[in-house]
Amino acid sequence: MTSTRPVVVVVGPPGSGKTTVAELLAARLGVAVRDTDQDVEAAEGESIQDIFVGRGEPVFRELEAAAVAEALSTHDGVLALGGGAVIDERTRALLADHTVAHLDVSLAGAAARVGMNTGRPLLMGNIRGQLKKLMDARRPLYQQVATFTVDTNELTPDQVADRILAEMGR
Ligand SMILES: Nc1ncnc2c1ncn2[C@@H]1O[C@H](COP(=O)(O)OP(=O)(O)O)[C@@H](O)[C@H]1O
Ligand SMILES: O=C(O)C1=C[C@@H](OP(=O)(O)O)[C@@H](O)[C@H](O)C1
Ligand SMILES: [Mg+2]
Repeated sequence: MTSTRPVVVVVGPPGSGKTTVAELLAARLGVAVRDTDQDVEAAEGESIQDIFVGRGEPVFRELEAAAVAEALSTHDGVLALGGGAVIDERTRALLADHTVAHLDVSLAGAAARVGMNTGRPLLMGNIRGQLKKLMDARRPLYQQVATFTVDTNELTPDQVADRILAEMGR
């Protein structure tokens, strides 16, 4: 029996370009794109910001883990995860069975890309300090689930998509 699965799953820290690159990749491949952050917002009818503030991070993580599990088993295009999805052990176990592109970025690069965008509740206040903490804690987790890693620091989003396609042999 064959099951539906994403062509590729994109992981990495906030600002690594997952959402942007997943859209470009999907357009190139002529497949649909999905982003679990958007799935959670649509399912809850609430922004991620409001979920974090109103219900707290643990609730968001449960909603996120459910959205990831659902998308991994039903989506057959390109799938972008939120930066913290890999924290969940169940999600990491599911990813072992998939083609996973890890987008790497330096702390300075991620901080510059994220800018003052307040849509990411974990980065409110001290953006660079929070990003460093997240990136240090999660680096081994991204590496653990990655099929391959692309260093995005010197690349445009289009070039990142090119690299991913090359890694996939497409
Ligand atoms: N390779 C890149 N070079 C420069 N800017 C980028 C790159 N990838 C993404 N960006 C920009 O960085 C910001 C964050 O990108 P986004 O796709 O939302 O990242 P993520 O989903 O990983 O948090 C956006 O403004 C996007 O246009
Ligand atoms: O790193 C994180 O914990 C988060 C990253 C965000 O997604 P992006 O990585 O797409 O910004 C979003 O899921 C939420 O704000 C939490
Ligand atoms: Mg994103």
